Amino acid sequence: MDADAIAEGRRRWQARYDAAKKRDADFTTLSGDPVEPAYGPRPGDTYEGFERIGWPGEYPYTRGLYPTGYRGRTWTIRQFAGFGNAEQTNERYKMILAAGGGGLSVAFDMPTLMGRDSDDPRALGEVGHCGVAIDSAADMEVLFKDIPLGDVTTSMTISGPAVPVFCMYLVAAERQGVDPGVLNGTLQTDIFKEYIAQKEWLFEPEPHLRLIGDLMEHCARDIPAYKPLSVSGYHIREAGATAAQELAYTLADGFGYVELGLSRGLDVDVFAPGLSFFFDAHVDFFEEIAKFRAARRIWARWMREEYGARTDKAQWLRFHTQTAGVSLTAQQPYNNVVRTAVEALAAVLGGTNSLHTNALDETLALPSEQAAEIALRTQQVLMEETGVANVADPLGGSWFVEQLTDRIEADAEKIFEQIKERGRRARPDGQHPIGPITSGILRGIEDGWFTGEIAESAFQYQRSLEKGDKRVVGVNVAHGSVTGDLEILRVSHEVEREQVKVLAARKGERDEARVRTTLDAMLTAARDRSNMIAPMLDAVRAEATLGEICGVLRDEWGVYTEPAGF
Ligand SMILES: CC(C)(COP(=O)(O)OP(=O)(O)OC[C@H]1O[C@@H](n2cnc3c(N)ncnc32)[C@H](O)[C@@H]1OP(=O)(O)O)[C@@H](O)C(=O)NCCC(=O)NCCSC(=O)CCC(=O)O
Repeated sequence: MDADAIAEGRRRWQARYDAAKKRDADFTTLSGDPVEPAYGPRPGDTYEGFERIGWPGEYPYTRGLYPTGYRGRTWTIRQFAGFGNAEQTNERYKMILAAGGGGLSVAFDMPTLMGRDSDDPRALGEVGHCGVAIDSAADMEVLFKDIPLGDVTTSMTISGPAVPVFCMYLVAAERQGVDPGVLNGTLQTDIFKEYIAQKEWLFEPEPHLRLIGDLMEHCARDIPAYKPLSVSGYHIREAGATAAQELAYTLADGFGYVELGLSRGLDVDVFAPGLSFFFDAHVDFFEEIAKFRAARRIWARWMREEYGARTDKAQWLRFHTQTAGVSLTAQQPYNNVVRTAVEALAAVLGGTNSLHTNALDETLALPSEQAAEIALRTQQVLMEETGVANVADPLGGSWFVEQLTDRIEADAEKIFEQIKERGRRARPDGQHPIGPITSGILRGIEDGWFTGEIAESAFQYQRSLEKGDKRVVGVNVAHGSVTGDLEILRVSHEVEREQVKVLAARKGERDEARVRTTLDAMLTAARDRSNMIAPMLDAVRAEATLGEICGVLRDEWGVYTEPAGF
């Protein structure tokens, strides 16, 4: 790009920056020197390919979504939390909000994630262990007791039974007297990544995608600020994928949901802002920053060129980041604070919109209150002390970071081509029921291609670790330590007994006939292929449990079985 065009871009960005609202904060260095809100080539310099980098807040958004960067608003500190019963987790949420957490993020226990009630024999020993146990709308009410749902953005990490859990959240809002239409938050919902990596699926892909289509339709129409999908690379990466695989599989999944919305006749400019993303911040600092920058650029281009999105918001890739759980070590666990800080810094320099920092003890158990506080304070140290929120995309123009960004983007494009090719093989007639990328994803799930690719990357990494080419402090280098054992959080089995008792009491109090009628109406909607949200909401209002709702659908749709791969 020639110097005049660069200068013109700078003027355009500066005008937008000047017009935008900024935080009331000090934007100078620690020594008191002023810094610009964003930097670019020096006046008079040319820069080949600058249109791919650009200015913050401009297409293709490589440098962030806003002309102000974090001067307009800092990222959301959103700590993922949940354990025991709804009452205990409600206490932890109040602690997080009082300590400066900017939003909530619900972690559910394994039975809930699998759509089972706490009294299901398969739930034995798991209730309240890796998150909070939620059986019905009454639990959801307790979970958010004294937390006004209309004022706090809430993320719920659940995919298999996302839709019934979402209905419980809506009913909890109704019972607080909050109009569900004003709710703002995020539901994970991403079922592709369950088949690809995390493996907490319930049904076959086809009916499940239909249910997700119902949710997208409902939110686009009735809850405009709510984001019904958080397309997740985190679990793909944690399963062993490389940075480029994480990026490409996740964005491809995102394209799949865009195709789903379009196949339902929805307007891309209306529903696309409801798609958000969730990435891992691993420990390779620069590679991660490049990944985040490439993610925004690829998404914007595909949304504009492939899917016809016209508005900024429909082209924006907004994402939450969690630091890498797999990078934490049980050995010398205090070192995990350092790893997490470096990973969090990469997420911030990559322009994350929302961030969870892991606690130092998370490789051993759910975080203790003390470890959870250090994790949250880590974000505050970055935000308040280091000056990183003063300048948008401070690494833009770095030869290394720009070239890494280009390389990861090129690698991702190659993977998209492989996915498309699978779609062409799956549908040689060119008839794609949802869309070409979706056909490729479904074929890749069916024939175990994604899991095989991820397993191969995990294997390569493990080999290099065992050969000592890759090093991890306290694991294969620097073993000596004076650190003793940590006090870890243990969830008592009493929680399970208590939860089962409470569930039995609630079942005893409800109107059984109403439960049956509403569940039957939901089943009829499933058979008629009509939108299932309204009848599911009615069942939830009648206190039908998660296990009952998912049970009806399991009986109707069948459960998914993974193809065996060797
Ligand atoms: C979009 C995100 C990513 C973030 O939403 P947030 O509300 O926090 O932030 P946001 O949308 O970026 O910002 C809030 C509002 O401020 C505006 N805003 C932001 N920055 C601005 C700026 N500089 N200038 C002007 N406006 C700005 C935004 O446009 C938005 O307004 P408008 O709304 O008006 O536009 C959302 O989807 C989210 O919260 N995701 C979290 C997902 C999560 O927690 N997942 C946990 C998974 S945990 C998991 O899976 C566990 C893994 C494991 O351990 O097993």
